[in-house]
Amino acid sequence: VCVAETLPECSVTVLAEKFSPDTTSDGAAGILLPMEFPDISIKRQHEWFKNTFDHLLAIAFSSQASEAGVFLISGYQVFKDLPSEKTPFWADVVLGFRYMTDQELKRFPDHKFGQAFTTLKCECQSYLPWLQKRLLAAGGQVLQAKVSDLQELALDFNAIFNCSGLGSLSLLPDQCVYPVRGQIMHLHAPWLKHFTRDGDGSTYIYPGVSSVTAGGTRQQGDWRLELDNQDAEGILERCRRLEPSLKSARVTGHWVGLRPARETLRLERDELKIQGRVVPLVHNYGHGGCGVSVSWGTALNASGLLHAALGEKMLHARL
Ligand SMILES: Cc1cc2nc3c(=O)[nH]c(=O)nc-3n(C[C@H](O)[C@H](O)[C@H](O)COP(=O)(O)OP(=O)(O)OC[C@H]3O[C@@H](n4cnc5c(N)ncnc54)[C@H](O)[C@@H]3O)c2cc1C
Ligand SMILES: O=C([O-])CC(=O)C(=O)O
Repeated sequence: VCVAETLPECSVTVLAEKFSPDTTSDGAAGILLPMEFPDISIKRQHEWFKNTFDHLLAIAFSSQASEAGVFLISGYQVFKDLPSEKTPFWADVVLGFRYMTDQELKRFPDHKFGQAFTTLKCECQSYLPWLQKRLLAAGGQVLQAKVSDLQELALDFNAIFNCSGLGSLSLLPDQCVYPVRGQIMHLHAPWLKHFTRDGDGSTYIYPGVSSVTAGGTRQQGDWRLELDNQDAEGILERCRRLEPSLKSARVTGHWVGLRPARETLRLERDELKIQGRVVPLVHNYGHGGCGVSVSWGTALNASGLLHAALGEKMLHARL
């Protein structure tokens, strides 16, 4: 969508083995909260998050908000131990960031420190079909297929974006890519409006449009997509400790997804050479546990890289 809208001279085909509702993104809690990637400047990560937040905030404030599944949500992130940085790099992007007061912290006896802020929730089961409509409206098309050879693909296209997430492990192949298994459950608890997240990333409660997402697990290198009952019990127990009112919440579903993790996110220009042609290839994968949070920002960055590559190509053609 980003390419189709920002580089209208390009005709865009989205080629994927799986589409919504069968992707990892579909099951994500969809909270906008970035993690920190090593070896990437904070300035660049701040820009990715800010561009995503501002883009989605405009959607949340528009008449499209309900169909797109994007809305504001306020809540707490609480810490058992003082974090190394009490004010994270994204504090000025979310709305109304502040430290929790002693009065607010009182209900979390295991926690010493907390942050209160308003962020966005982007429910991908609504957002992805809405994005697909936006793509078609911008003249793009979608095609269901598994790509096994980028070189072969380059025969049919003038430029390629590789956004294959965990698929890059076999497609490139990139051995730095690995799964981080995440299990969550959906609860019926319509009285909850505020989110709560443990700063260690182990436990979170995110109220949504039709259910509350309760998580989670972060199992590195674990490829199991089956539900693990022990994990489910652990999630419920930890969430109830944070939010005792969940004792009376009904469990309405479970979901397991594999975060496409990497030592660090890969967003860079590459190229393929085929039959005397140079085909720009832009990698944009390895978003781990924050692919929704930096989705639009990384897409804008990737589109910019393609724009630069096409500009250089035109210059060469003229010389
Ligand atoms: C439990 C859980 C909770 C999460 N919560 C959040 C959250 O609250 N906020 C947040 O920001 N992030 C969250 N995430 C992380 C987020 O889901 C991921 O970062 C994001 O989904 C990654 O998006 P992606 O497009 O890179 O990968 P995917 O959604 O996995 O999409 C990859 C696409 O590439 C296609 N593909 C791969 N290989 C090939 C191939 N060879 N040929 C053709 N197509 C191919 C796939 O079919 C798919 O369409 C969560 C993840 C989990 C598991
Ligand atoms: O950690 C969170 O708050 C939600 C999330 O992004 C994940 O589970 O990957």
